[in-house]
Amino acid sequence: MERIAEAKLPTPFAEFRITVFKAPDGKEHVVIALGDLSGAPPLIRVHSECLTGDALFSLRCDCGAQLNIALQKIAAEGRGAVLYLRQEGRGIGLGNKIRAYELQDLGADTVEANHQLGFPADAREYGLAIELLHQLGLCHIRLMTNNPRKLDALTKEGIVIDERVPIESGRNPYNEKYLDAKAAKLGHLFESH
Ligand SMILES: Nc1nc2c(ncn2[C@@H]2O[C@H](COP(=O)(O)OP(=O)(O)OP(=O)(O)O)[C@@H](O)[C@H]2O)c(=O)[nH]1
Ligand SMILES: [Zn+2]
Repeated sequence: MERIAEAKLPTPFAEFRITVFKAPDGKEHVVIALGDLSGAPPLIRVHSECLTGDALFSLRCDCGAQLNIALQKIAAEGRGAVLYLRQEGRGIGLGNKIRAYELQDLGADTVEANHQLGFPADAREYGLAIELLHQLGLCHIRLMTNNPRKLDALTKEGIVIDERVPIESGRNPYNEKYLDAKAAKLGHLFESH
């Protein structure tokens, strides 16, 4: 992963630093960080790109709300980072995610739709996150997630998760079924449900 550039990123929450890294396949991944990350394990969010949820206000998922909360929590602590991985659509890409949405409009759930398109339920690769954490010099973190596969993937590669910080937000009538399918089929840990 090649470090390309770093600059200030003022937001409504805090003035972050944005750093861009380029992977060998040419994809550009992003770290949005605040404060000094050395010392006590910082709050970290490993976030997968969701153009529709993160930027276009979609209510089909909870990504935008989660990103918002993650940045707010980091701002409140004065330190931490979001690793923004360009793995749109759980790794299948934007066009395929919208194909999966078409199938969901016809009655499939999020996992069935991926399978009908010939993809695994989750095609993401967390090697990218591991590499970014190494580049940031982090092996002890407090991870904001509800996803046990993400916890396992990082732990297996030697990252110590000192605390899992649940990140529950954004449930609405449009994403109820989606969130229920994530809990039932992908093992997401929703405590309030
Ligand atoms: N293929 C597919 N991808 C989706 C769908 N809805 C959201 N996504 C993608 O799923 C990714 C987010 O994954 P989630 O499962 O919501 O969350 P997570 O990162 O695994 O877990 P948390 O850390 O708990 O948020 C983003 O890349 C979204 O673009 C869908 O119906 N189909
Ligand atoms: Zn989303």
